Amino acid sequence: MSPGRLWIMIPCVDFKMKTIEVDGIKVRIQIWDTAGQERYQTITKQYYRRAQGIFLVYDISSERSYQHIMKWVSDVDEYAPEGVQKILIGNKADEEQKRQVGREQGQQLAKEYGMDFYETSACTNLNIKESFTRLTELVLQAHRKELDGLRTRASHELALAELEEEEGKPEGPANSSKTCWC
Ligand SMILES: Nc1nc2c(ncn2[C@@H]2O[C@H](COP(=O)(O)OP(=O)(O)OP(=O)(O)O)[C@@H](O)[C@H]2O)c(=O)[nH]1
Repeated sequence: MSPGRLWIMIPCVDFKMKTIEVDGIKVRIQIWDTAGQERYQTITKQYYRRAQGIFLVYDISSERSYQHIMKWVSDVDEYAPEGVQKILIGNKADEEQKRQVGREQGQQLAKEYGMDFYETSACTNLNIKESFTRLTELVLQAHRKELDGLRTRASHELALAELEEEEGKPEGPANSSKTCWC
């Protein structure tokens, strides 16, 4: 632990940062993995507020976790900002022999809520990169206007800085008749 820093450990929230490339743009994303248990709800709901994209994850080997998705969706609608992007995930796709939720059930639920859907596996890496890239794309699309505004402002500021640098340069002998070294 580095001195001078206060670390607050929150047992029900895991945090990671990752950089991924979408359409040639490097995007640094913050990932907050909140616990599913009921007893942590008061804390975990606080994290919905600043989310731009949310994965709603169930376990394909647990019908119960699939049934829970409806509750997650209503919580997200209540606590997350308007326009938050959502993707439905059926995880543990490697556990085919234990499957309790059909792929079509996942697709159907995602369709009802207007979400994209992926079956993933954290064990085999199935669709992990794809689903993260897709959610990032959706968030970027939703924030396109802001992003375009930022880009325009940045290029204006760059042009201005170049102009100021140009104007601030001491005039060389070639472009000044006042300079005399003799
Ligand atoms: N076979 C398989 N096991 C997985 C997969 N993803 C997670 N697990 C296992 O499932 C268990 C629970 O994983 P967690 O990541 O703690 O699940 P969680 O949903 O974050 O759990 P909570 O934080 O309690 O909500 C662990 O033993 C993992 O190793 C997967 O894709 N396939």
